[in-house]
Amino acid sequence: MTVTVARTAIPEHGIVRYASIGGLELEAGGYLPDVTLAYETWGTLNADASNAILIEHALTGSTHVTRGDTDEEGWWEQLAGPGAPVDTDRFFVVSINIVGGCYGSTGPSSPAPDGKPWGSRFPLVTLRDSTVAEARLADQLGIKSWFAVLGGSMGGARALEWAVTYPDRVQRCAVISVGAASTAEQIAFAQAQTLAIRQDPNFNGGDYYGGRSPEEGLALARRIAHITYRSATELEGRFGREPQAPESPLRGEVLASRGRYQVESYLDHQGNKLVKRFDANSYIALTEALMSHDVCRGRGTLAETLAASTARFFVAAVDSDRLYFPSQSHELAQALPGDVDVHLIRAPIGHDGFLTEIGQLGSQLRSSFLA
Ligand SMILES: CC(=O)SCCNC(=O)CCNC(=O)[C@H](O)C(C)(C)COP(=O)(O)OP(=O)(O)OC[C@H]1O[C@@H](n2cnc3c(N)ncnc32)[C@H](O)[C@@H]1OP(=O)(O)O
Ligand SMILES: N[C@@H](CCO)C(=O)O
Repeated sequence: MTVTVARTAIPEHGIVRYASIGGLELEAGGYLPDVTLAYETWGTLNADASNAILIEHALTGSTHVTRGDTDEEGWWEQLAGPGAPVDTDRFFVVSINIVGGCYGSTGPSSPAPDGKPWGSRFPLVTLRDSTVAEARLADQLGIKSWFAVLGGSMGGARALEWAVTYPDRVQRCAVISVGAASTAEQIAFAQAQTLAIRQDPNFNGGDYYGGRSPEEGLALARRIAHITYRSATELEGRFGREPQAPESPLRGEVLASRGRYQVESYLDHQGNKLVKRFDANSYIALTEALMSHDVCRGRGTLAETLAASTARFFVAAVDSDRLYFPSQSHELAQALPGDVDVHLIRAPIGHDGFLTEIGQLGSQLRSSFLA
């Protein structure tokens, strides 16, 4: 479905809408015809379209940043909304499901031109490709230049790509909990996750739709990922060596009947929870899109690359993040033109602090970035 409405006819707040943005020639050589982007909006676009903010979701996020007409809580609920730091009484807020995802945009589970799911045929879509797709949606919405683009983790990588790919379309850019490129270690963790899915007997090379899904593999991928999202200190303080009562990790006649430690049960829960809301092929597609993250690719040094952007930057990191180290945010900030500080989110839990410490993040954004 093509969005053909005039700007003034965007009345819904918090309802998923769909835009057809045409075919996409992809960086890696593939082609996606007739791409759909799912998006939500909150607030009202002003007459000169100067109050638009794009919020980019992370790996398994959706367009649902905050409540709108629906009662369903969003993943950055306290950050965006009426009177919130991203004030929807002032700003027109847009969130777009990334290409390859499973929250409404074209992804591996979407029908290919032959009517069957893309499955194993889905191409590599880099974060840069997604930015190009999103710029077409911005055109359709009548947004020439974003007041701000912001996101955390993969959302931060998407925001950074926007600021560099379209320097004249991004006035402010918030890059939270991510560096300028995925590091070797981040790629290594990602490969273990994608292999967990690919080695599930139900994966069938990616063509499992209509049959059994590779749920075990996806749950294992999430367990691996979730360990990296939380700090050792948090896991130790929260679970220690406690058993998941009434199970006992030191009882069981054979290894297979051993009871679990609490932390194992916790990771099982995180894995099983994701399986209920996410498609395994999308998990691979987005994980590999994040592996592709390198804002400098084909552009020169980091300083040369960032010099192309005229945006005002906000860089933040969680002090205990062991996946996207604060040092990577410092490296990014130091390469930016001008004096850019790194706002440290103080949280013991690790990477996921960008989702849980909304109070700190919100006040930093409000005072120094969105004022
Ligand atoms: C920016 C984005 O787009 S990301 C999109 C949103 N992200 C997600 O939803 C990712 C999945 N969720 C998470 O990663 C986390 O829930 C966060 C980061 C959102 C919130 O973190 P926290 O509030 O610290 O939640 P936490 O990680 O402790 O998980 C709590 C869950 O673990 C369960 N749990 C805790 N201990 C145990 C245990 N011993 N055994 C089993 N389950 C347990 C709780 O019952 C709770 O279950 P529920 O989520 O089904 O209610
Ligand atoms: N917890 C986040 C990933 C960490 O950036 C998500 O599920 O999207």
